[in-house]
Amino acid sequence: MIGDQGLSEAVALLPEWLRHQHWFTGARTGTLDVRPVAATLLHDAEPRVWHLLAEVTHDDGADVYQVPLSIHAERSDRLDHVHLGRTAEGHVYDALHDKEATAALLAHFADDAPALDGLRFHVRPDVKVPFGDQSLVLPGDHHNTSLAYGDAALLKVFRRVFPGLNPDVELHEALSDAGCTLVAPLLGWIDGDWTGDDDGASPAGSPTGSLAMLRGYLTTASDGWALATASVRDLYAEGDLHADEVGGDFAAEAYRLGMATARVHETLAEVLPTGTMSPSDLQGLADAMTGRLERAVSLVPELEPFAAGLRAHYDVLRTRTEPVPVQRIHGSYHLGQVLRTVLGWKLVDFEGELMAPVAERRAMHSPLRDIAQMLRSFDYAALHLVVSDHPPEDPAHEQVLYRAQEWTERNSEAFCNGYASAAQLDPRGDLELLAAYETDTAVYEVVFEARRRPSWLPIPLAAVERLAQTS
Ligand SMILES: Nc1ncnc2c1ncn2[C@@H]1O[C@H](COP(=O)(O)OP(=O)(O)O)[C@@H](O)[C@H]1O
Ligand SMILES: O=P(O)(O)O[C@H]1O[C@H](CO)[C@@H](O[C@H]2O[C@H](CO)[C@@H](O)[C@H](O)[C@H]2O)[C@H](O)[C@H]1O
Repeated sequence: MIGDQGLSEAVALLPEWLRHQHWFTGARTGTLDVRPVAATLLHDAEPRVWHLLAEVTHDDGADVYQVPLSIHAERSDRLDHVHLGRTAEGHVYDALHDKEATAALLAHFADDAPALDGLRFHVRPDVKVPFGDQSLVLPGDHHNTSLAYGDAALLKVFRRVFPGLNPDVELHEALSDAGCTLVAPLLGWIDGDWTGDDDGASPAGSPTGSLAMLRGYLTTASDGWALATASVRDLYAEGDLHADEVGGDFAAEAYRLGMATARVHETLAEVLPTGTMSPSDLQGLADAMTGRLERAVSLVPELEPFAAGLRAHYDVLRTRTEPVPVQRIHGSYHLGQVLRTVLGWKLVDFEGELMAPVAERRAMHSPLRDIAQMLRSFDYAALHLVVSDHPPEDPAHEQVLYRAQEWTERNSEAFCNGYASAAQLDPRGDLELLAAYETDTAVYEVVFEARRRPSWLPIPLAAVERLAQTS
């Protein structure tokens, strides 16, 4: 199949298109070399639909991406925004935006669908797949492409794929099996095989990995970031009122979010392996955090004046003698990863930190790591308007900054109270470890913002300054 002439011509269009896709995480400048590593014909009539996995070699390395393509004889206006170009066979489109193609994908979840070489579709028991519903791509700059089939199901198609089980599928399955209602139920998933090679740039042999995840659609969902920042906006609009006096107070939501987080952690600890970090593991953690700090300082020199103060938060871990419990956690937890529905908070996206190796993303950690990340997110929600609307030269800067701090403290406290009310553990019971994780997260955020959103860099830099002073 990989040798198909029409497909080869379509693949030649990929390098130029890929470098403009939000979800492409490789180096965008320089040459992109694209080599198909698996190709399956999903639909052999008009349009021809290819399920394609391609290894993309770029200036920073090589990764495998999932890029289904559809080829139409005639140009289609409705697909103009995802037009890759023209070949002798026809017009080539990103098939995930093409309703005819995505219907073909969903159809393969059916029991009686023909088996496909190298692609396996799994449906969980008693699940009704919404065959016949048209798909709509979820808007927004996401790392993957999620297709809503009516309001019944969401198929998250992983764009960058790795050998092995994706932690998003793994944790959704574990939580769904345990009857946890704080996540969207897992309905099914797709996995597949591709060819590696022996040049060391990609895995040798025939890797197998998760390709997509079908989960229940959470209707009525608003994401936590939108809700929290609306609350912050309400507060800043009210000249002299405190956070507990304005209409959009978020503290009750923060409390319930803390409870939901605790319950998910508790279930993960019940159904998946747990362990402890020994004093020597804590040394290793401090070493890893220190290494990340050093790399961050070399990339973002603004960190240098705070490095010693930040390192002190890691060094305390080296003096600890008590073991610390560890378990599977969310791994990349922030307000954009939680949805508020009429039935309460739901957690989404258990993929972990996307740029970390998959083994690291599946490693056990203290649940305090998730908590620290969410506390950083409260700080972001409070500060992002200060950065955009009330810069230091604005006469209102100091006053808004004070109110931002008040909002963060109120909601962080409420979140921790909610967590403690539902768990055996009060996150404030180990302030040293919490501060170490907060510091590690803020350092990560400095690098993230310097690369992706330089105008937001002052947000984590302010945290770094505060943390360096409190060590
Ligand atoms: N089950 C769901 N129902 C409704 N919306 C969802 C659901 N899961 C995720 N979303 C929305 O889709 C967005 C992207 O989902 P996510 O799993 O985070 O994918 P990505 O890794 O591509 O960012 C989320 O931020 C959320 O707004
Ligand atoms: O969405 P991902 O899990 O891939 O996380 C990455 O992008 C996040 C931004 O979308 C980034 O989060 C940072 O900004 C958020 C506001 O946009 C804020 O709520 C988070 O606290 C802050 O870390 C995340 O760091 C990055 O890994």
